[in-house]
Order: sequence, then C-alpha cells, then structure tokens
Amino acid sequence: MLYVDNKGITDPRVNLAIEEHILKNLDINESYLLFYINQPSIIIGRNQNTIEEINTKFVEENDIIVVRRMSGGGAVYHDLENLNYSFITKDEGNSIQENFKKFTQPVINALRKLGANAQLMGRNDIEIDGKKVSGTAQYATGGRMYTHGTLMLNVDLDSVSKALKPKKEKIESKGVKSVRARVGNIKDYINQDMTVEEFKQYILKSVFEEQGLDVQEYVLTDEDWKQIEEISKNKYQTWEWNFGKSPKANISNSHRFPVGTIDVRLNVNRGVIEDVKIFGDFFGWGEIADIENKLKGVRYEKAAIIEALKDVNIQHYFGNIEKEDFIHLVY
Ligand SMILES: Nc1ncnc2c1ncn2[C@@H]1O[C@H](COP(=O)(O)OC(=O)CCCC[C@@H]2CCSS2)[C@@H](O)[C@H]1O
Repeated sequence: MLYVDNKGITDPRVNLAIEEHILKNLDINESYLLFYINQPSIIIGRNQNTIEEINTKFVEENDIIVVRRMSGGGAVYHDLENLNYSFITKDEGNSIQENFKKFTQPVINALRKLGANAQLMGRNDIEIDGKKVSGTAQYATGGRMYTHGTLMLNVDLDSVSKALKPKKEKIESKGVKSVRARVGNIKDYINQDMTVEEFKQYILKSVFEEQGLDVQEYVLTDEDWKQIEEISKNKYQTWEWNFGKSPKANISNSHRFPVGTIDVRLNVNRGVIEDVKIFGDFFGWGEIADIENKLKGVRYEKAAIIEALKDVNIQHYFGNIEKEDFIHLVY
C-alpha cells in the first residue's frame, strides 16, 4: 500500500480528480491510500438530482462548492474539519457491503484507539454513540475500485443541516427528526484535542501499522498533475457533470428501499417511453444510463418493459432490490 499526498489542496473539484486519476491511471496492481480535506462544499452522489439535494440560497450566500462524485449514496457536506480518506485498490468482486466492512475497519480501529466507541451501522455509516460521524461510498470500474469515506472531526453542524435538504422519507427512515440530530463530531468522543492535520497523521500511521507496514509514499509526478488537471477541468468543473439536465417528466415514481431511494422519471408520448431519468442515493456500481437506454423507445406497457429489462441484473445497478420492485416503479 502506498500513501498519496494531495499537497494540501482543498478544492473538491481537484481532489476528486486526483482520486479518479489514481483509480484509472496508476499501477493496477498497487493499493493506494489518499486523504483530502475540502473547503466548504457539497459532494453529491453519483445518481442524485443535484438541485433537489441542496439549499440553493444557502449554497450561494456561503460560496459552497457543489460537485458530483462517482460513487453512489447521498449528498454530504464538507468543510476544512472534515477529513476524507480513500482506499484505491483492486476490485476483488466482493459485494459493496463486504467492501464497506473491510475498508471502514482500519478507520474504526483507529477511532477506537482514540477512545471513541465507533461502529459500522446501517447501510454505510460509522456511528459513535448513535451519531453518524462518517459516511462511506464506493465506485468500481475496470477491475479497480475506491472505497472512500468522510470523517467529521469538527464540522460546522449547522451548516451541514442548512446546506442539505434530504428527502423527507430519507429522514423518516433513519428514525430521527433532522440531519442536525443525526450527525456528530468525532472530537466530542475522543480523549485528546487534535487538529485535522494531526488527526490525518494519526489515521495514516494507524492504518499502515495495523498491516505491519512502514508508511511508503507515491509522489505524484508532473505528468500525473497534468492528467489530474484535465480530469478536473473536463469533468468536475463542468455544470453538465455537477448539475446536468433533469428532463421535465410526465410520470414520476419514487420509493425508498433499504438500499436507498429510487426515483424514476419518464416522458411518455403516444404510449412510448421517449425519455427516462433515474435518480437516487442507492449503492450500485453499474452505469444507470445503461438501464435508461434500455427503456428508451419501449412501449409503455408492462410486458414490453419486462422484456426490455430481461437480461438486466438489477442488483448490479441498485444493490439489493427485486427486479419486480423496480419494474413496479417504472410501470
Ligand atoms: N460530512 C459528512 N459525513 C457524514 N455524514 C454526513 C456528512 N454530511 C452530511 N451527512 C449526513 O449523511 C447523510 C447522507 O448519507 P448517505 O448515507 O446517503 O450518504 C453518504 O454518507 C455518502 C458518503 C460519501 C463519502 C464520500 C467520501 C469522499 S467524497 S464524499 C446526510 O443527509 C447527512 O445526514
């Protein structure tokens, strides 16, 4: 495993590009550990409808950067006291749940050594005494993957709840009243004061030590930085990627499953599906556009929809749901 230093960059549009570059362009047989801290920003899940997740007024007034990531799940708020870690590794074909368990464990162990009673809970949370202090997500492509997570050391919790507006059903399914009531800061549960930089060094050392390794570093080259700049410019700095277009739908069905919300919007014209957009905060690794494309041009009737999806492995896209349940959302 090699540690990658991001040179203290706090622009999420660059940090996500560094992560993507390591995933796609560095040594396929190596594992990497990257950390990054972002200036106030909202990091939107891969399949979410950005505009519905954010409080636009608050975001504009406070110069909060909004950027979409490649991994699934919901929107999170970052500031300079939220540390993000990312394990970039081979994809061994394990389920997302197994990967979440595997890659949160070293982090949980580090938190426990600091005196916090941290545990993996729910779909993808690390909780301490009932408060979510970390969210995990994953993205896989071409035999490689990253599993990354937030660590709320001392985040401004008021801003978290003012910046985000998760759907009502999501909040209700968590059994708590608000985002504010649900999240907590690690600093309130550990037995020493730490700056975010000290916290990062601690986690870094702890992860390597646990594997019996000395910290070894991969230093990003000029060529790496050139490619990172390209990814950042062509993707994470574009309106198309971060917000994109949401077609006006005439049919719209949404349901919250244990794996997350799936929200299907259709344009049906003269009995034919002309356009489809699927939104949500579910965890899958398939390209949702594949399913959308399979549905386009299909007659809007149950048999035709079943036929169009007959070769699709629905769990690959949404996690653990039944195909029937998805079809029920479309029709
Ligand atoms: N920074 C942060 N950390 C943990 N939880 C948060 C945070 N901000 C908001 N929340 C809470 O989590 C839910 C969303 O939970 P949900 O489970 O839907 O999504 C996630 O956890 C995604 C984690 C993505 C991690 C990436 C790592 C590097 S870049 S971002 C939100 O509505 C708030 O209640």
